[in-house]
Amino acid sequence: MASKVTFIGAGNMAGAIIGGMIESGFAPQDITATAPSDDFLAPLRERLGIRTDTDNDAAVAQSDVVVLAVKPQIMREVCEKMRDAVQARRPLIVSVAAGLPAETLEHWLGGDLPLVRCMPNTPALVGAGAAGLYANAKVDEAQRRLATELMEAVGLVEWVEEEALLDAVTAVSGSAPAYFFLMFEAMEEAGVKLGLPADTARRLAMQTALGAAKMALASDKPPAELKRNVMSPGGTTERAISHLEDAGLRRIMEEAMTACADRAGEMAEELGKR
Ligand SMILES: NC(=O)c1ccc[n+]([C@@H]2O[C@H](COP(=O)([O-])OP(=O)(O)OC[C@H]3O[C@@H](n4cnc5c(N)ncnc54)[C@H](O)[C@@H]3O)[C@@H](O)[C@H]2O)c1
Ligand code: PRO
Repeated sequence: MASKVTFIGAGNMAGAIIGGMIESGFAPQDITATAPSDDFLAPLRERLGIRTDTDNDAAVAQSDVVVLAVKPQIMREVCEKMRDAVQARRPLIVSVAAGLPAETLEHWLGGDLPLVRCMPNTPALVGAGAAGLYANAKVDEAQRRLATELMEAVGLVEWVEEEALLDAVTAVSGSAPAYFFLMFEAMEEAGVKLGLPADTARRLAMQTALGAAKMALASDKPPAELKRNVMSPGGTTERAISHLEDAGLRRIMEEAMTACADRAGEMAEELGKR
């Protein structure tokens, strides 16, 4: 029998993962999403044909996997309220919340539970997500495979053996779609200043990012070599790349990603107190 998966929280991230799961063949009737109000749930139910519930305990009571997908700020309250239902059912718990440590989540849910912490990203919505996963010691091989299957339905899965590395995953992929969206904004604005219509600049920039990523993934050459292949000596790309290097793009990325990972650590301190 197929595993029954419940998403506690039906927002951006849950919607992205559920959309991808259905796209990749998961049966909608095996998926449940919860939220406090049906106003949130009705569009998902109508669009995707999944089950929905405004009662977390009732949904947990029928689940093999419970995905925690509410904001980290309300996670404690949500977990503590459904503790009895979770302990009665003992499903695999998968948390997608940034920052919150596995041990803390497990404690809020009553303890002694198999728990996978996952840091996904929103391109899961189009089947092109990237997620880092960490399992606590109570997760068995079958549950590891199940968590892999769930997240592979929406993209790439990389397991990390140390939980602290999920903060690095947050910096490299969890938050990173926003870095590229910022880049698209900047490229569009610069393209317009150079005379292109905004939508032309936007489409060209996005298609180029897609092409560059596809090409790099398909190639056995490192990005540095692919970059060199675009740079004719004394040409246009060399001038642009020199400018980016001189302006400190590498340092800026390192600082931004360190700030991102540090924030994940701070959130664990602020919100993860047991
Ligand atoms: N958005 C991202 O890019 C991203 C990426 C990786 C991880 N995450 C993590 O995913 C989680 C959800 O983020 P999001 O962006 O989807 O937030 P969101 O605000 O879009 O969704 C949260 C959902 O939780 C629901 N909710 C609130 N109280 C609830 C309750 N008591 N019971 C059930 N549901 C309840 C809300 O109705 C909403 O549907 C966060 O923990 C975040 O750290 C988000
Ligand atoms: N979005 C969430 C945040 O900004 C977690 C990673 C991506 O906190």
